[in-house]
Amino acid sequence: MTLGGDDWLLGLMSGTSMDGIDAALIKSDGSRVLEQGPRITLPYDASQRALLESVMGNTADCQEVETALTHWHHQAVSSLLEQAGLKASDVSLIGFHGQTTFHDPKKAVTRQIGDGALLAKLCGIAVVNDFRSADVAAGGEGAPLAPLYHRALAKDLEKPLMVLNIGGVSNITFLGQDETVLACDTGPGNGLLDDWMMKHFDMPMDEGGKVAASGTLDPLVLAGLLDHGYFSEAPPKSLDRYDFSPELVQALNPMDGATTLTAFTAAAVAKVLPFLPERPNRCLVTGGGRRNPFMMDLLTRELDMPVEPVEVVGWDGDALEAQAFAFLARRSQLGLPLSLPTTTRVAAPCKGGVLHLAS
Ligand SMILES: Nc1ncnc2c1ncn2[C@@H]1O[C@H](COP(=O)(O)OP(=O)(O)OP(=O)(O)O)[C@@H](O)[C@H]1O
Ligand SMILES: CC(=O)N[C@H]1[C@@H]2OC[C@@H](O2)[C@@H](O)[C@@H]1O[C@H](C)C(=O)O
Repeated sequence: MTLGGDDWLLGLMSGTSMDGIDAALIKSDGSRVLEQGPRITLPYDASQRALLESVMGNTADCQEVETALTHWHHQAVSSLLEQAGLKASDVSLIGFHGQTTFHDPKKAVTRQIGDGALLAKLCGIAVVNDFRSADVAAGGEGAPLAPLYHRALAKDLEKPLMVLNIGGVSNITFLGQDETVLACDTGPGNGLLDDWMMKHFDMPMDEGGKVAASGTLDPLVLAGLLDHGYFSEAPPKSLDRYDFSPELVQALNPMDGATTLTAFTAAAVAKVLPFLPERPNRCLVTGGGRRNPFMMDLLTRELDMPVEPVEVVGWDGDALEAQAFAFLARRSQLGLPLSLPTTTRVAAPCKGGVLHLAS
């Protein structure tokens, strides 16, 4: 295993949207991002998604699902290596996030399923997994963990800026002119909206934000949704995908519900602005939500700053989270911290991850 940064690292992310597995290759010495390589997404079909949904909110043993999930990740690794024209021996480390099934840092519990030892054996590549437990055990939120990767990527960009990830849940990283890194989950991402779309339109998402764009915002319902204690808590703070309930939206018609839920995501991001040490000069958006122009317009209005997809600075918004866990795997291997007091509220910079050798 080399540590120099000229070797490939492979990151795997199965996010809270449960739309599939993102797999991406990078080269990194644990501080800098030296190269961004190919990436793929292996979408989940309805039965895979249903299997994952069956263990959501669960802390009990679910070995069958965990084993299945690990085999799907092996498929993602094989497909990515094939596409990249690489062999297993070309990759020194896999960062395997797994699937979060439960997250309640206040009770010091976070759970990502995924069998690291099995994946290492199947792939013939060393694997780091269980990235969040050490932080939670040390009193941190265990999330978000992408901020140190955002900092590395944005090394040469003008600050202050804000990186916003809109996945199932939304999270931001604020990067200040004085090297400050402040992070938190802001509120829902696409999760509530995806569930609404499935319930009312039998569609997995509001593609292009078309449905939401054709409805009418209900300001009273939006105000009710925003009347939640989470928004008055200072960062760092984190969420479980199911911490917000769509209860208040139920009375709305399907189109107005989609509009109001999209507005909720955007307005929730704006609620973090008063807690930032300075006003960011731009917001770079990663994750699936950046493909929703209606959501991007609402964000621009709410944040009152340029809101652009991360592609404008040459990053890949479909690969970023998977890349982050490749980067964090390298940091874990080097014994570098994965989180800081300002990213997860942990008392001191915290190392993490568990290494599984290939043999
Ligand atoms: N073309 C599109 N139009 C609208 N929404 C989209 C589009 N493409 C993706 N999305 C939204 O993005 C979601 C997937 O986002 P992403 O892959 O970033 O989530 P994730 O990695 O599961 O989440 P998390 O960051 O919470 O771990 C989809 O479920 C959908 O709601
Ligand atoms: C517990 C957990 O899995 N949290 C995820 C989730 O998805 C988005 C947001 O909530 C973020 O806190 C985190 O993922 C990203 C990759 C992170 O750790 O930075």
